Parts: sequence; C-alpha cells; structure tokens
Amino acid sequence: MHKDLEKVVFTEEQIKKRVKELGEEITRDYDGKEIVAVGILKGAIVFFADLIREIKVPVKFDFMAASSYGSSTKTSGTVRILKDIDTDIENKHVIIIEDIIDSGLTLKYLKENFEHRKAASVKLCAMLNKPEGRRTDIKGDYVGFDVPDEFIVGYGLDYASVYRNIPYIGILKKEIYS
Ligand SMILES: O=P(O)(O)OC[C@H]1O[C@H](OP(=O)(O)OP(=O)(O)O)[C@H](O)[C@@H]1O
Ligand code: HPA
Ligand SMILES: [Mg+2]
Repeated sequence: MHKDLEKVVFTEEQIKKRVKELGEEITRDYDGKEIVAVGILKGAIVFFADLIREIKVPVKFDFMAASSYGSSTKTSGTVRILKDIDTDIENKHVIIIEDIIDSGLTLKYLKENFEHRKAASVKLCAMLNKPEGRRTDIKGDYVGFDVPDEFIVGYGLDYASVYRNIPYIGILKKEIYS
C-alpha cells in the first residue's frame, strides 16, 4: 500500500469487476442507441478509459474540464469550466462520466448545463459516491461503489494533483492534509 494511505478501500480486482458490471448495465440500457460519453477531466480519466472498453454499443468520446477543489480537500462551492466539449449534443444520448460524486455540486451544474443544450437524455455515471458529502439532491444513475466520509485518492482521484496514478482506491492519511 502507498505510504500516504491509511487504508485501501477497493482493490484493483474489485474495481475491475465492478467496472465490467457497469459496462454491461449500460450496454443493456442503451441497446440500439449511440452514446456520447463525456469524461470530466481530470479525475474521471482513469475510470473513463476502463469503462468505455466495457460498453458494447457505439460510443463517441468528449471531455470537459471542471474544477472546484483546487488544492483543498473541501469544495470551493464554485464550479469552473476550464474546457468545454466540442461535440454538438442536441438530440444525443449523453452519459457524463465522473470519478466521484461528493457534494454533488459539480454534477448538478454540469447536468443542467447539458440539458440546456437539448440533449435527448443525460445520465450520470460515477465510479464512487460519498453520500455523507452531499449538499444537493443529485443522484448518480450508474454508481460503482459508495465510499465513507473520508478523503479518497487513487484511480484518478487526487489530493493537490498527486496520487491519481495509484491503481486502487484508498483513504488519504489526515496528517498529509491537516
Ligand atoms: O461532488 P463534488 O463535491 O462537486 O466533487 C466531485 C468533483 O470534484 C473532483 O474534481 P476537482 O474539482 O477536484 O477537479 P479534478 O477532477 O481535476 O481533480 C472530482 O473529480 C469531481 O469532479
Ligand atoms: O474524496 C475525494 N477525493 C478526491 N477528490 C475529491 N473530490 C471530491 N471528493 C473527493
Ligand atoms: Mg473532477
């Protein structure tokens, strides 16, 4: 285990199995349709790359960069769009792909933004969900695992831009950020 982690919460094997199941569920739900998968940079990139290979209907990729945490473990409360998609999503079936739903502020903002662009449907897919962090009523349509109310890193999730390349998911030691 990485020396800065307090605990591993999901191993590489558990992640792989769950991602495959999510891909199968999405494949069933979108039978006969084409998906526009929008990955939210940077955190979602690892999950995005794994998930789209488990989806067996046609998938177009796009990316949006949003940031609300900066170098903190608490949300700033303001979602900044740093890069927009370049696909016209009008009448398209969009799945927004995220690493984690915590306060829910990022996804609430993005979902409303996408609906204004007249997508045929907008669903939310997140590898992790932290129910105790929630500050809005947003809910994921496809969720990998629930995590405890701790600061999580690995599998794309960072603290101050570090730890994204850890291939499993763990709890960061409090002494690292307090
Ligand atoms: O539900 P919320 O409280 O809004 O938190 C979730 C969002 O916060 C993190 O992104 P961050 O802003 O840290 O940017 P990053 O993806 O580049 O790390 C994470 O990747 C989600 O996008
Ligand atoms: O627990 C978390 N870890 C990393 N990034 C995050 N963004 C929201 N919550 C988290
Ligand atoms: Mg993010």
